[in-house]
Amino acid sequence: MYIIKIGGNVLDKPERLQRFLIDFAQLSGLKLLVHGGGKIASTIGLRLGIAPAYVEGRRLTDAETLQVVTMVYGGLINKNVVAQLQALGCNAIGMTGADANAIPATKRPVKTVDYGYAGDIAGPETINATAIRALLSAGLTPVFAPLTHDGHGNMLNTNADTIASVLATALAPHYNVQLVYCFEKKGVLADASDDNSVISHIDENRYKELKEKGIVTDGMIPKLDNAFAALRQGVKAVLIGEAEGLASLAGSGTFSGTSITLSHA
Ligand SMILES: Nc1ncnc2c1ncn2[C@@H]1O[C@H](COP(=O)(O)OP(=O)(O)O)[C@@H](O)[C@H]1O
Ligand SMILES: CC(=O)N[C@@H](CCC(=O)OP(=O)(O)O)C(=O)O
Repeated sequence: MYIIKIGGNVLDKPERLQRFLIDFAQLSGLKLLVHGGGKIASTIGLRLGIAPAYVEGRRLTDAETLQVVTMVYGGLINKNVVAQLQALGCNAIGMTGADANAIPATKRPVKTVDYGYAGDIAGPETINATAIRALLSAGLTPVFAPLTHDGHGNMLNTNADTIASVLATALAPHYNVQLVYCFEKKGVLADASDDNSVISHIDENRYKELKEKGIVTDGMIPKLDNAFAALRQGVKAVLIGEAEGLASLAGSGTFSGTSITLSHA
């Protein structure tokens, strides 16, 4: 089955998003979508007078920001994506981690940084894989917002790349899982200023080197950490590439972005 993650720099561009959803709807077999939307949450937060703040790519989620992300991820983005998929003949069902207790989490403990209402997922064993499998068996396509819950009545904000990785890992014992991170670039680039410098394959040694040389930075670091975590725990394949690449995956089964493996094949 496919677990596809779509990033915030595509979600805020209606034409690119529509194209991506058309291709996603055409993927055959079981599939699940995880969406981000950090950029839209920041824009809407600013309109409400709430400035975004990040430490190492993770949003500081105070009580007001939690209200914004719950509305934006769980409402605006999730429901519009579901409605668009319905229009494309894909029977999607919108989910957060609270729905069906799909993704329980705990509020990140305060160490040097207080991330506020950021949710940490203990591990794939805490995911309600039974409920997700029931949805898939019923012919539904789950669409997950990047929200979890603490079991005490509070929603929590969790990075969408992490949610995709943990869901892929939790479902790996049951399906042949391929995890695909779709974003606005053609893949992991050797030169940030050259869109065509896609690195076709990255294993753990190459990743270390790319990080040391400062070629892989910012949001790409947690994305790759999540990719390797998934592979170490039974996910069959992880791909990173542009949203438009899903067309060839749906058609010929090929993908032109970056393929991630644990050791050199
Ligand atoms: N070597 C690299 N190749 C491609 N993108 C990179 C690289 N290093 C850093 N990045 C940054 O990582 C970002 C993707 O991470 P992130 O913003 O978390 O993605 P998403 O939109 O999927 O959540 C890109 O927009 C880019 O700015
Ligand atoms: C805790 C945390 O940082 N959560 C993320 C969730 C959204 C997300 O991951 O969106 P993208 O995939 O578009 O970056 C945030 O609020 O930005």
